[in-house]
Amino acid sequence: MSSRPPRAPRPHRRPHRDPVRVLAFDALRAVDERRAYANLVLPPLLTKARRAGELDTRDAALATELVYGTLRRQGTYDAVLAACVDRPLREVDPPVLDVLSLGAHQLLGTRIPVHAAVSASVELARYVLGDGRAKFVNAVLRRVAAHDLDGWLDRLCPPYDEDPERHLALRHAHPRWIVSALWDALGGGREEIESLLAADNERPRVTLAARPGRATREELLAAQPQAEPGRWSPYAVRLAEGGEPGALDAVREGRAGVQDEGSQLVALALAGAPVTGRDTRWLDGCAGPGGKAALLAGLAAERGAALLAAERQPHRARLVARALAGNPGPCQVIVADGRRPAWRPGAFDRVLVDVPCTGLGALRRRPEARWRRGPEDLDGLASLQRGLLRSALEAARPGGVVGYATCSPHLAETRVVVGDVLKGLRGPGDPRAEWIDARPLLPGVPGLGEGPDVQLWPHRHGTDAMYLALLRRTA
Ligand SMILES: C[S@@+](CC[C@H](N)C(=O)[O-])C[C@H]1O[C@@H](n2cnc3c(N)ncnc32)[C@H](O)[C@@H]1O
Repeated sequence: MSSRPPRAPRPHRRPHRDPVRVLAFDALRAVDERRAYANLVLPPLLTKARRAGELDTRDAALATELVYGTLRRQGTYDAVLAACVDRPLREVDPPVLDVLSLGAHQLLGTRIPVHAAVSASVELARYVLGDGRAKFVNAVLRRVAAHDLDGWLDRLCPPYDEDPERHLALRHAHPRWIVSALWDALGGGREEIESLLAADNERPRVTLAARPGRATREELLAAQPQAEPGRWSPYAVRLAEGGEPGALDAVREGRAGVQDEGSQLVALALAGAPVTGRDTRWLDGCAGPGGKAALLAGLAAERGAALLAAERQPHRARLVARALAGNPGPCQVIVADGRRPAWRPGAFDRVLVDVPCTGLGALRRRPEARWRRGPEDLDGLASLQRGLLRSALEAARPGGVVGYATCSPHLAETRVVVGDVLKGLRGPGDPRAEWIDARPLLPGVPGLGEGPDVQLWPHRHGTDAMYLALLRRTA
C-alpha cells in the first residue's frame, strides 16, 4: 500500500508586529484596565514609539485617530459587535473586545479598505492574543464587514419617531442619558441636537491663550504661520490641524497655555463685570490646573489687582503655581478647601468658582468620558457645587461679583445649582446676591440663550459647552 509521505508541518509564522495597531491596542488596554485617560496615556506612548523610530508623523496621526475614534464610538461599536458575536459581549475577554472594537472602527469609521482592516486586526490579534483568538476575531470582523456604518445604524436604531433619544444615542454614539440631558439644556428640535452630538464627535483644534503681560497673540501667530486668531477671545490662537503647542517658545516658557476659548471667555467675563468701589483682590476658589487662574492673574496685574488661587488637591495646586510663575503682578497659590475658607468673609472683589462637574461639556476632548460617567455622578457633585458657590458668595464683598462656571451644560449642575443656592440665602447672616446679565460681557458672541446666564456650545461657538452665571453680592 502506497502512502503519501506525511506533509511537513507548516512552519509557524511569527505574527507581524504593526507598531500603529499595537500602540493603539496598548492605549485602549490602559484606558480599559487602569481607567486611564486617552489624552494622558497616548502622548507618552507616541513619543516613545517615535523615539524608537517606529512611527513617523502620519503613523502617529493614524494611531491617534484609531484610539480616539474607537473610544468615542464605543457604544455604537458595542451594539454592532453584540449583533455579530454569539454570546453576550460581557463574556468576551476585554483584550479580545479591544481588538474587535479597534477592527470595527477601522471597518465602520475610517476609509481603510475592508480587506486591510480585517487582515490588520487579525494580525494584531495573532500578535497580542495568539492564533486561536485571532480566528475568532477574523470570524466576527467578517460579519461586521457585511454592512457599512449606515447599514448597521439602519438595522440597529429604532425609528426616530418611535424613540428619538435611543435613535440619536446610537447614531451619534452618546449614552442615552447624556442625549437627554444635553437636549434638556439645549432646547430646540432634532436638527439642533444632531448638530451638537455631531460636534461632540469632532476633535477640536488646539487653542492657546496668550497670557496677558507675558505673550501676545501676534507673537503666537508669528511663531505658527498656519495658526489663526480665535473667534471670540482677543487672547486666543487656534493652531492648525496637528499643530504642536510644545513647539512654541511661549508655551514652553509658560507665557501662553493650551486653553479652550470657552474657558477664556469665562475668565474675561468675570474680569469685565462691573463692580462698585475697590477692585484689587480677586479669588479663584477652584483653580487647578490653573488655566483660568493664569488668565485672570494676567488681567488682574494689568489693573493693579492681586489674585489668590485656591485648590484642594496639592498636586493640582502645584500645576497652578507653575501656570502662575512669571505672572507680572502679585498672585499666590494655596492648598485649601473652598468650602472651609482660609480667608475672611467679604475679602474679595471678584471671585470665580469653576466647580468640579461631570465634564459633559468637554466630550470632544475626552473620548472615553461619556461611557464612564453615569447620572449617579450628579448626586456626588450636587452638594459640593452648592457648597462652593455659597462659600464664593461669602468670600465676595457687597458690591463684588462672583462667577459660577462649569464645563457641563447639565441643568442639574448649572441653573438649578445657582437657583437653589440663591433661594437658600435667607438667614440673617447670609450674603444676598442678584443675577448679572452675563451676555453683554461676552461681546460679539451670538446665540448665548435668554440670559442672564450664558451657555456656550461646541456646534454654535466652536468651544466647550461652558456655563457661566454671574452674581453680584448685594448685602
Ligand atoms: C473644573 S476644575 C477647575 C479648572 C480651572 N478653573 C482651570 O481653568 O484650570 C475644578 C477644580 O476644583 C478642585 N476642587 C474640588 N473640590 C474643591 C474644593 N472643595 N475646594 C477647592 N478646590 C476644589 C478640583 O481639584 C479641580 O482642580
